[in-house]
Amino acid sequence: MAAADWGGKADHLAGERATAQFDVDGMKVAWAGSRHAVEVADRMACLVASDPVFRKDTRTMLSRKELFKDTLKKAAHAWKRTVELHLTEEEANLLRLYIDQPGYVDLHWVMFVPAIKGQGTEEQQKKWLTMAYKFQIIGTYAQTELGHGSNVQGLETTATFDPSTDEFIMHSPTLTSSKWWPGGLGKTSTHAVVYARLITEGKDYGIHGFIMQLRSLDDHSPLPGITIGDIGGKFGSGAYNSMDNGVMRLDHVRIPRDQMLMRLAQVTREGKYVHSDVPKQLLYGTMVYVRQTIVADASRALSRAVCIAVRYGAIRKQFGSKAGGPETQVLNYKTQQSRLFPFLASAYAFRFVGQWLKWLYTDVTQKLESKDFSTLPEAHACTAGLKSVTTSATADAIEECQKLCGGHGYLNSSGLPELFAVNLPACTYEGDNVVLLLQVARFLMKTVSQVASGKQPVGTTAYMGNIQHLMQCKSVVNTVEDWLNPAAIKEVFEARALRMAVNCAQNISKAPSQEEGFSELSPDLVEAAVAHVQLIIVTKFIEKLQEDILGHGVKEQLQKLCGIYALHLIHKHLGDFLSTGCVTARQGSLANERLGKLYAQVRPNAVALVDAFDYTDHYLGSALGRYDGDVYSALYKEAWKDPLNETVVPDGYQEHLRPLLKQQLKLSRL
Ligand SMILES: CC/C=C\C/C=C\C/C=C\C/C=C/C(=O)SCCNC(=O)CCNC(=O)[C@H](O)C(C)(C)COP(=O)(O)OP(=O)(O)OC[C@H]1O[C@@H](n2cnc3c(N)ncnc32)[C@H](O)[C@@H]1OP(=O)(O)O
Ligand SMILES: Cc1cc2nc3c(=O)[nH]c(=O)nc-3n(C[C@H](O)[C@H](O)[C@H](O)COP(=O)(O)OP(=O)(O)OC[C@H]3O[C@@H](n4cnc5c(N)ncnc54)[C@H](O)[C@@H]3O)c2cc1C
Repeated sequence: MAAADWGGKADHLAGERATAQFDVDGMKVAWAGSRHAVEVADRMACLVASDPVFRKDTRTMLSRKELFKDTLKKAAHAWKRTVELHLTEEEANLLRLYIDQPGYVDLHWVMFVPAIKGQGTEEQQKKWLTMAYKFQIIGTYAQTELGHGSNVQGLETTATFDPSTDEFIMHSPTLTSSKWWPGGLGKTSTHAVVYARLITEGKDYGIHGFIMQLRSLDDHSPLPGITIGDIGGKFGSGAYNSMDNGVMRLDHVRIPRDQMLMRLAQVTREGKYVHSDVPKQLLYGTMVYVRQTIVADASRALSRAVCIAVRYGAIRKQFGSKAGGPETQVLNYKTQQSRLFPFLASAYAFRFVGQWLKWLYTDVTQKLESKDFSTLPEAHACTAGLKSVTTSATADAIEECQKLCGGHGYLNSSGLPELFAVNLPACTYEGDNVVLLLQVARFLMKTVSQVASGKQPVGTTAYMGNIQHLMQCKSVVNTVEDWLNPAAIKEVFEARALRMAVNCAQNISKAPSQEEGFSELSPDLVEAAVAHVQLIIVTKFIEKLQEDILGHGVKEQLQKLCGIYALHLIHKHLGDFLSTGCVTARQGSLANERLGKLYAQVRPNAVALVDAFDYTDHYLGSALGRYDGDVYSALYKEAWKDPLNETVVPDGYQEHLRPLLKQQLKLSRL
């Protein structure tokens, strides 16, 4: 599909594509998940790429106001096309994704609608979702406040029930209780699910969700008692500045009682608080849902950066042979490969674990519907942990890809600065990554203590049940080739994760209290959580390889990438593996040697492996990552689009530059 977008011009990367040892089309299917997924993604990507309204090549040059208006235009046009073309939900989601411009619609579909679905009664869903699905109302998710984000139980906004009028009074009692950050709140949303402390009969029942109308549906002005605005410019040009993240203060705003989301708990007409027989953590269900989708976002963002860096690395040449021969493609430098190929492998690893997590989430949701809540803690730990590890790795990798592209990677036209700026906050939103890893650690400590009392763990912690073996085993690896064995790889990851968790548990037990121990050991706990999550990713990659994978050479390439993913982690975290006695220094060296061989094997396939992501030039948005590799023409062309180049002599010359030059000239003549 990218070839269609490319229109048959010279392919500067043809030589690279000719060396591929696998069927790229088959790899596209493995990446996308199915033939159907490839086809629908292609159609939607091309629809966006061919529509002039969705152009984004000058986005980083727009002022905030222009960018915001452009986002409104794109969102309205996308909705028009969705209706005109009768797009399915799957198609409409992909259309939004390929438009590639964060905006209020993201919050509407990804958080507002799911919050009502998860926490609203059937009646509430019928009323509000009917309007939301038709865009008669636009919603956001207003949880975070100026004073508290991570600590949800510390939120200060109040919802006080007034039985005399059968209403809740929504109020921001302090400056720090101002809602702060919700996307789309600043200028667009007409409604929000607002999280507030429920107070009835004089008692504070903690945080609950309420549907509030914020703006008039006639003229969009804020309703009485509501002060609302945008929180200001954010990191980078273009990027997340298309989103109107907002601030809101409420001054005793009244809403009907039936606008409290009442699936998990209710307030009766008389003001009695009644809690359903479901765990109170279901209030956090929307966050679990979104964290799961963020893992897929991370793999996509990472794969875009890698695609740009690999294609550019194959075009960019520096230095030649001593005899004055042709210059070397920078991708051939071993240092480039050792920095870049682990990201290529990680993109695939995150993609597959994201597909698995989607399955897990669906499975847990079905269980919840039949009142089986047993898998909720694991779903929370998996979504929190994977969201954290994949977004942190992705943000770091995008930054490194900029460096891998040298100076040109620093240009907006490389696409990398904006990609970085848009994806960096994923380390913070939907839960700060360290805070989320501490949640995983808490889950692990509980599991270790259950294992100690003889309970058999299940799911992603099942390996902990093999404690006798994993606490004392020694890796069987004796040669470089032994590191090709998935069982050997899995064993060392399991042993490392378990030993780190058990070490933490033992050290916590020596502290005066569990709480003090947890706090004191929190840096170690975070590392133990990372080890557990990396084990999940490695395991899911290995399991993927056991599936039927069609296409010549596809499985073989994935085996190499799986090896790179696992072995680069052993190399990077060798301290963990050595200190827990899972591998010896010699085995660590063998892993590194194996890694070098795998990089060499991947090199001829590198461009084809990023082609398999199937991104249009429009979506990639990069002069360096173009499908045809015509990098220098593209950079040259992009430069002239800059507003500074609208005039040959710059604005300000007469006012500032000319007097300065003249003055200096005069002085030099004295
Ligand atoms: C480019 C864009 C494209 C697409 C759009 C994608 C996304 C949209 C982009 C941005 C939107 C961003 C939106 C937001 O950021 S919304 C705000 C999100 N806020 C957070 O995530 C806050 C993070 N904090 C928390 O989640 C919790 O409060 C925290 C877990 C940290 C607090 O835990 P704590 O233990 O202190 O408190 P309790 O609340 O008492 O928990 C006790 C108990 O409950 C368990 N628990 C916690 N969370 C969950 C959960 N989600 N599910 C299930 N169980 C949960 C916790 O482990 C404890 O269990 P136990 O140990 O058994 O007692
Ligand atoms: C781009 C963007 C979009 C957002 N969109 C929304 C939205 O639509 N709706 C919404 O409600 N919110 C939104 N948010 C808010 C977001 O959810 C919060 O910023 C996030 O949950 C982190 O909370 P915080 O900002 O309070 O960070 P803090 O909790 O103040 O974190 C500050 C530092 O303290 C550390 N820390 C905090 N607690 C602990 C602890 N217990 N142990 C160790 N370290 C700790 C953190 O690791 C971090 O380094 C958005 C944020 C961003 C950046």
